[in-house]
Amino acid sequence: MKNIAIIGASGYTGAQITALIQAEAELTIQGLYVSENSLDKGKPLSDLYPVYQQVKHSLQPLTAEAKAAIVNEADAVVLALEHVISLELAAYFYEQGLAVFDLSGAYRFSDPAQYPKWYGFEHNQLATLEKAIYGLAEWNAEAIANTRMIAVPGCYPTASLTALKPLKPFLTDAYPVINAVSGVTGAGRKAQLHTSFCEVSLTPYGVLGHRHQPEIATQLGQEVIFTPHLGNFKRGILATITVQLKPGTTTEQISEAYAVYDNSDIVKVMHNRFPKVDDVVLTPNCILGWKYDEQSGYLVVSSAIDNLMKGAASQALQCIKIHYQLA
Ligand SMILES: NC(=O)C1=CN([C@@H]2O[C@H](COP(=O)(O)OP(=O)(O)OC[C@H]3O[C@@H](n4cnc5c(N)ncnc54)[C@H](OP(=O)(O)O)[C@@H]3O)[C@@H](O)[C@H]2O)C=CC1
Ligand SMILES: CC(=O)N[C@@H](CCC(=O)OP(=O)(O)O)C(=O)O
Repeated sequence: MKNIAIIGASGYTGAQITALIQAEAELTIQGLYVSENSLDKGKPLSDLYPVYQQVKHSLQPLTAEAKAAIVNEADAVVLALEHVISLELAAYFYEQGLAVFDLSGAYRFSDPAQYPKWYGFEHNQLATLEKAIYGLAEWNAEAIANTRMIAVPGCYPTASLTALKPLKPFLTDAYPVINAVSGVTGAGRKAQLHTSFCEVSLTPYGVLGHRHQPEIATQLGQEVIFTPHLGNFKRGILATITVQLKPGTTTEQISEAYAVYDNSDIVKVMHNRFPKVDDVVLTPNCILGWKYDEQSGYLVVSSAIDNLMKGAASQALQCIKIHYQLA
């Protein structure tokens, strides 16, 4: 039995992973935490989210005493926090000997020079950063099993990399072009004008400057063009990727490359059929659909995930299970 503390548990990803952990026979919840001055401290999580009524824990303020109790009682922490808050807390708990599953982007780049540009802070926890590995569950299982500091990937990178990594041997210098649409929960729970009901209308954002572009490029080992869009739905991401492959690449070779997911319970691959967001919402799954034109060498692949599940919470749970070798 592994005892897990969840920090940032009142947020969208924190509440989601709390519900997932609650349902696991071999995991227990050490506690659910919010900031010291949170308006939600003391409230049962199920008051905020009646849909998670099976969770009986209340939200506790993350005081110095609470941190000490986590270190004494928990095996691992899940951090579902803003990047800059995770930066400090991940290093603190890692140094205390706990396993850290960080949903933020604070440890996803191994190169500290990336953080001022993409996250607006200097990375000041270099010893912990050196230990961190990227928790793309289908591709990094060995590192996830052997490391206590796991940077769970971003939602768009999860959708994009799951589609693109099998194609790596066939890529040329031509940049894959990724157009992705996310539901509004991708922006988190706190009130912001651009995510309010009357403001949301399908539109691109972060054009040629979103922090997930370098995350995808680093993990793929190939530059990409990445354009996210905000859509007027709650959950889910659909990333549609267009890429020209090496001359002579055959449809059969691509089928063989995607066979890497044949034994996966989570990634499903379809040829000449395409997924819808609703096919994956509230599930841990990623559904890929691809079509290839041998003559032009162009391939189009769509990748659908639930941003709060495979894009965050259920991928973190995959990492926890791989790390602790749970079924
Ligand atoms: N939403 C998504 O689809 C995805 C999000 N992520 C990443 O996951 C992380 C969490 O995102 P999300 O769940 O959307 O965020 P939310 O804004 O919904 O939740 C943030 C949580 O952090 C808590 N919090 C804020 N400050 C502190 C603090 N100092 N100490 C303890 N708790 C604190 C908040 O509660 P309170 O303010 O009341 O204290 C709240 O529980 C982010 O880094 C995000 O980038 C990753 C993949 C997908
Ligand atoms: C719709 C929306 O706003 N989505 C978020 C991505 C959420 C996520 O996965 O991101 P990180 O963990 O990398 O922050 C954004 O574009 O910033």
